[in-house]
Amino acid sequence: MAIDCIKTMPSITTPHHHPKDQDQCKDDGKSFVFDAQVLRHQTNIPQQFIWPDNEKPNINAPELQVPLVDLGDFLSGNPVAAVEASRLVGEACKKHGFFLVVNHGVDKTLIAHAHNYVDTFFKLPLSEKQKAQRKIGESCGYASSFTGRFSSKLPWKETLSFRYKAEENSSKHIEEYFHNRMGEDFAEFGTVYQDYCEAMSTLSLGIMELLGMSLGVSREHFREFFNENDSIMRLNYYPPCQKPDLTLGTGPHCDPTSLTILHQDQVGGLQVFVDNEWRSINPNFDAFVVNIGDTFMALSNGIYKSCLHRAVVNSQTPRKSLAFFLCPKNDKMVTPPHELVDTCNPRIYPDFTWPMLLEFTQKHYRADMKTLEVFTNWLHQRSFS
Ligand SMILES: C=C1C[C@]23C[C@@]1(O)CC[C@H]2[C@@]12CC[C@H](O)[C@@](C)(C(=O)O1)[C@H]2[C@@H]3C(=O)O
Ligand SMILES: O=C(O)CCC(=O)C(=O)O
Ligand SMILES: [Fe+2]
Repeated sequence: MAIDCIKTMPSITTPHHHPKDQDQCKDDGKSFVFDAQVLRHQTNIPQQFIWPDNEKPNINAPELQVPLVDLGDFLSGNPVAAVEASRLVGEACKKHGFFLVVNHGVDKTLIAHAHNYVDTFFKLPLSEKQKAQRKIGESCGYASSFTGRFSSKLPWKETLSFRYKAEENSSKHIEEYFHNRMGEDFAEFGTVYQDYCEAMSTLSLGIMELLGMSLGVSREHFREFFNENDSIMRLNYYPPCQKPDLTLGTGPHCDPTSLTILHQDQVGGLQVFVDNEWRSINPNFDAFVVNIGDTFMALSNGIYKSCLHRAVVNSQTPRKSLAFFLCPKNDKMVTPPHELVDTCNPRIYPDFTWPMLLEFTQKHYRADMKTLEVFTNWLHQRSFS
């Protein structure tokens, strides 16, 4: 297999990020496959997975205390709980955009099943997993590391991603996807992730009410905006790595999407860059980690932050995380509500649609801490040329 990668646009410029800073593809025609069953035991780490010194991880980063937001009373309509929850969320989102939610109403058994099926899938032989292989240019399917997209600083992980569409009369397309790609044995697998995504979509709409309230916009505004959403579900599986201080499970990036709802297992590995240092978010099985993505940062006119984060690996235990990335429906214009724009707070980002930013991160720019800024410059340049 030839190594393919993001081909950066020659027109992308910013004072801090020149395309040369980006991972450039050297298509040397050599095939390379990330087979976790082999690599997890290897002490000689392939060069493509070794991160430069200034990006090497601190695997024992100090804990970041993020607010624990109790959604129980908020979702049942208690006005006092709503004020407290919205205050906590507002504070966290202005600073770094990360918080935890508990009493979220998602069935614990469903979460446990969703984790168990991650184990079931990723423990399959590579050839079985490859039945769901993600094709170049597609955002769904199985990817062993990102050997098909990047040629260096590869993440030490495997992923399985699928699209979740919440709209009227939407079909059970996740069930269909697994049935068609993996065969009848995977019917139950499809049902679990279909149910899980439906629960995540519902939870994300509740969180959107909270975000609307905390920004002083109506509770309905963002809920309606995302009511029909075209989201992405990703199962992350991080095999052990014999040199965890050289590699990264997920490289530093801000999520380009709107809102991420993450459930991590008990192993730990998620880190957030706050006040100029990496801090870890410790596992809590009862909680979802929620973070603001670039698209919501643009919707809030830059008031709420999309923050740099990454995942580290360890030498002993495989780690799993379930990430639901809430995204607007394709035709929705990402534009902040009028309440958030005035002469003191002029527009920071131009209007765009989610497919434009998605394409930018798939074809032109490897997501990092500057994605939204570089995308904005790129849109401006295009509109003037
Ligand atoms: C090592 C990496 C993982 C990542 C690609 C990256 O270089 C850093 C950005 C990560 C990110 C964020 C946006 C998307 O979710 C993603 C698929 C992408 O294109 O860039 C992920 C990749 C990942 O999750 O592994
Ligand atoms: O696995 C994790 O904890 C983080 C994963 C992540 O940041 C992502 O998939 O975008
Ligand atoms: Fe992320």
